[in-house]
Amino acid sequence: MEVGGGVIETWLRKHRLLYTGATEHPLILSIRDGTIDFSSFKRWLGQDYIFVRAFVPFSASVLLKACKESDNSSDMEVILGGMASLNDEIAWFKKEAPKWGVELSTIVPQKVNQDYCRFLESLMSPEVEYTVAITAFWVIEAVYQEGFALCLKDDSKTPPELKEACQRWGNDGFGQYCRSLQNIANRHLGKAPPDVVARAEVALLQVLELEVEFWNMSQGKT
Ligand SMILES: Cc1ncc(CN)c(N)n1
Repeated sequence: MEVGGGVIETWLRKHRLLYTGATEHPLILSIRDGTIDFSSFKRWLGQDYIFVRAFVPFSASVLLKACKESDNSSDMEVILGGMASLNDEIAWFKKEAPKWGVELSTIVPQKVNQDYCRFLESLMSPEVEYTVAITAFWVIEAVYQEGFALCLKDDSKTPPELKEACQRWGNDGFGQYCRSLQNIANRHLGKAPPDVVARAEVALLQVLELEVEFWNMSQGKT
């Protein structure tokens, strides 16, 4: 099924406010408007490096679930492609941090980041169904894609030194990857029993709340 009339689109309509709270967070809007306080960007950079490192084993667990539970072998290829770009992401953080005077080896994860990483760990349990895990995986990637894509629009005033960061998640290729993940999640949600669908919706909401808190934390507001 193509992205369009699936369970995810229903949820995006139902939870629109929370979704846009994550994708159009004031920190993202301040990048787009060119009014960002660079100390927020630096805080985000250090904390997100830690998050991305925790996201790698979670991605591996989603890949493992896809291999065991999916009826479609292309799921594995899409997730594997995402893992390859995580490798580039880690290299990018390591290259970017010294430009901003951020020493990655000394970064201490803040509470929100710890909570988020613990949440990812909870989803890695073999008891968590693939449908639930792939839904969470999709939304984690999608909120970054949508948010950073906003900062690349023609009328945006994104500072030149932040363009590369926005390009990393806001580019069209990453957008296509997110749509592929959305299609996979929709396909599995469409045939999952109601209790699994309900758990996937809860996971989606937890991700959105954590994403908003992650941006707040980056602004020094938690
Ligand atoms: C907090 C957060 N959420 C999502 C992404 C995109 N992988 C990220 N790097 N960091």
